[in-house]
Amino acid sequence: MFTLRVVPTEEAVGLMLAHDLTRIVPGEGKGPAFRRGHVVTAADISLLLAMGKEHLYVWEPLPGMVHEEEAARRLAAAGAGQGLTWDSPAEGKVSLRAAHRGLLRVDVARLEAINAIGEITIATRRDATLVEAGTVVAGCKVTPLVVAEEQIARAEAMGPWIQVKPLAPLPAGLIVTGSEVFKGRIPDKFGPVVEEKLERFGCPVVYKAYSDDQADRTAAKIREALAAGARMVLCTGGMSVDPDDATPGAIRRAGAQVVTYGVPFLPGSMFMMAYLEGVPVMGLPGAVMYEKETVFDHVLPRVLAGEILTKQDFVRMGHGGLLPR
Ligand SMILES: Nc1nc2c(c(=O)[nH]1)N[C@H]1C(S)=C(S)[C@@H](COP(=O)(O)OP(=O)(O)OC[C@H]3O[C@@H](n4cnc5c(N)ncnc54)[C@H](O)[C@@H]3O)O[C@H]1N2
Ligand code: MOO
Repeated sequence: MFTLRVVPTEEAVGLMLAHDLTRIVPGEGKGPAFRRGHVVTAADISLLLAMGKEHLYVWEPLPGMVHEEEAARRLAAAGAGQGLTWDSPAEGKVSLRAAHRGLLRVDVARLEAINAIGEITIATRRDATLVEAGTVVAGCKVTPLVVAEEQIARAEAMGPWIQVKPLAPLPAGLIVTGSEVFKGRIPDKFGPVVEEKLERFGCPVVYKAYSDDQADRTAAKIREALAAGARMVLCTGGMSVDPDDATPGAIRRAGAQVVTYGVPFLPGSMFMMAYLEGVPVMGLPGAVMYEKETVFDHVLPRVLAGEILTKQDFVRMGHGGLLPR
């Protein structure tokens, strides 16, 4: 599978050392500066020359074959869209990392097509999730020590299959509904939860209002939020089936186009997504106040990544949409 070859050191970048190379510095020490199997990089050349190595024995895969490290590197480089960096190979694997906080998007169909090629294995984090800077989001590997170059070329030809989209904060409008809060019977516990989540994403609240369970009043406040410069409107409560649950009707009455009312996701299934003059308007059910993580935490990063969500996006959330408790 490999052949032994002598190459000038300056031409050895990317090739694999066939044996350990010893460095001796009087008074300092003696030991292997490079190990068998090390793939020579451009940064190694000056040290190799200083060690007196003008020629090297390298192992080279037979024509048409690629070493596991080179294969993993090529898979990572070809697969990475925007917002990614990659590590040096370790144990034959190359990890892709988020270059910044953002929304991870995986082209699942492409990923599956590549993993079906044969000896390529790529594992990723879940599509459409929030990732922090530096998070490992994918690992690329091939199974044998040397793999047919044709398999790698096929994967490369499919193009990028992963990206981390940057998030841009949006000025938000917040409308807290419910007669119990509007009439001062209980303190508002929902508004602060949403404000805290928005703050984490750097979204200023440019409009905040309370409404009772009158759809007309809530609808008017949604329009006021837009007029005040909100580029995302969040309405809390009143999302389920009681006679006083008027928020979905209010969002419609404001003139918004409803993408979905109800999402196959728990908690938060009574969520509504709508757009009014291009501005996302969301109806947040009671669970968003109560539960640590809900559908809202999965929709907000997508909105801030600039995605316009469709019914199909919500339909896809069912698989994996039951959060562990
Ligand atoms: N028979 C059914 N029961 C329930 C359904 C259903 O479809 N059929 N849906 C369930 C789901 S899912 C949720 S979530 C909850 C609540 O949904 P709502 O969005 O309608 O919540 P509300 O009725 O407005 O309030 C519920 C509860 O929370 C208190 N609340 C609401 N807003 C505030 C606030 N700003 N500050 C403090 N407390 C607030 C409110 O007083 C109620 O006690 O319904 C399930 N049930
Ligand atoms: O809409 Mo409820 O739990 O499914 O939040």
